[in-house]
Amino acid sequence: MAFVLKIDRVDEWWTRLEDFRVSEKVGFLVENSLDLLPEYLLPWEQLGKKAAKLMDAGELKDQVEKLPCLDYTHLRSYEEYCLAHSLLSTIAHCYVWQDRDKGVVPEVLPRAVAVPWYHVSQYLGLNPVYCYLACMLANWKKESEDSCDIELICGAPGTPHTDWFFIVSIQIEIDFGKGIKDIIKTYQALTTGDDNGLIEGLQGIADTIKRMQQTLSRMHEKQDPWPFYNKLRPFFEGWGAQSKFLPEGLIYEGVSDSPLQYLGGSAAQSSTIQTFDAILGVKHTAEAVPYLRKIREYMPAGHREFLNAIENGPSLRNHVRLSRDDGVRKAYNKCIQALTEFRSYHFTVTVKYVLLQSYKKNGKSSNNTDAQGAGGTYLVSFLKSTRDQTARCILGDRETGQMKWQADDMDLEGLKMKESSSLLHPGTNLIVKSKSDQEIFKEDH
Ligand code: HEM
Repeated sequence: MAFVLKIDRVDEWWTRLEDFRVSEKVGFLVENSLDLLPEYLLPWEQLGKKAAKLMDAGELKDQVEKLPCLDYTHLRSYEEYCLAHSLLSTIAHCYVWQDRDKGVVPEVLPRAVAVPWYHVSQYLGLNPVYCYLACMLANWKKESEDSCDIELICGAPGTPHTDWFFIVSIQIEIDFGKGIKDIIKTYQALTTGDDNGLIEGLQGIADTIKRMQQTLSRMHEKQDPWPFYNKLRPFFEGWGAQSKFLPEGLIYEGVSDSPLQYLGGSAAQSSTIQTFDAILGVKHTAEAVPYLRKIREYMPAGHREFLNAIENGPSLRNHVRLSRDDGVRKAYNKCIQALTEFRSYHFTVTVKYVLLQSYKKNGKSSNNTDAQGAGGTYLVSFLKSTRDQTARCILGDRETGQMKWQADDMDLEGLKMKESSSLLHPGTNLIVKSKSDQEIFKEDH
């Protein structure tokens, strides 16, 4: 049984959010996430919750070998499927990567994990691999609705030194959720021709993106780059052509006799930023689009359909272009500015947590695949291109045709991004200014 959308008409998608599994309170997060499975499936729950610690102690593989083959149809609700996905994904990745440092990586995933993981993933419309739903969307709980403390259900390797990455990412999803009402307001106003409502909605969207960036900046408070890069990132890795250890893929025993290939987990699989792209009509380059499309296969089916529905619904950008109201254009441009700035800031975070760590560990070698990003993207050129394509969406003045940033946003100075941020190592200027990673590496040698 797979997750089936109840929706047949998507013209007014903003009136049907729950059909897409989008919550008006917490956005793409699983609203009533669970941390308990039905008693019959207790072995998954017990092993999943301690898998990271067992992996660190080198004891997880033995436990997996002893795991009974359980029937996934005992799962009763969407929320239980999400929790099961999170637990089985954690168990599977800990199993595959436990002895990676010794160069020992299994080519076959045992049936007791492979079969239910595959079916649970099918139900959710996901690939059976550790993805953003497993680590973030379904992996959180709060004491109460008002509580600020986010707890993780399933810790990952490096816990507690890597937990902050999850907490910040989940908080960014919560920030997005708080802005859902403005997205609804924007589209209601768009379809009723209410320009004042449209300006208010767009202002709310811009504020949401700024709030998300503010939260992203908190990554530096408690997330040390070393455990992020050396413990978490290897654990996120998938299998297939981009993999050093499993280039052929992984055999899922009881599912397929030939190896299956999947990308690893990445916060790029968050639907939040692609939602803003779809709403604002941001178009990416021919080089970036295949990856951005591909990672939709790693989003739950409802969220993927949600992005399709926005893209096939009324065009906000066309409406703004034709609008005679300068306030509408200004409000739209503020959203573009905020999204450009988010991407610009995210880029500096990536330099600190990935590129510089990679250089420390491997040197600036041209074979440095770590600098490619989790999905094998050429990290620098890719992230620069998504940012630059966003910046290009600024709409010019109707009268003069001139493009300009809003004067009241003093933190954004023209198209100059904060590339000189103190987060950047002096040597990274070269990286930032270059056209592609490969060119940088060639120049360096
Ligand atoms: C330590 C924190 C982070 C690091 C080191 C990081 C790193 C990266 C890297 C290397 C990529 C390239 C593509 C890939 O590897 O999949 C990427 C893409 C991306 N990341 Fe992050 N990321 C971080 C946090 C986040 C968070 C919290 C979000 C939440 C929204 C996010 C959203 C994205 C998006 C949407 C992309 C796709 C590119 C785009 O649309 O501009 N990242 N990130």
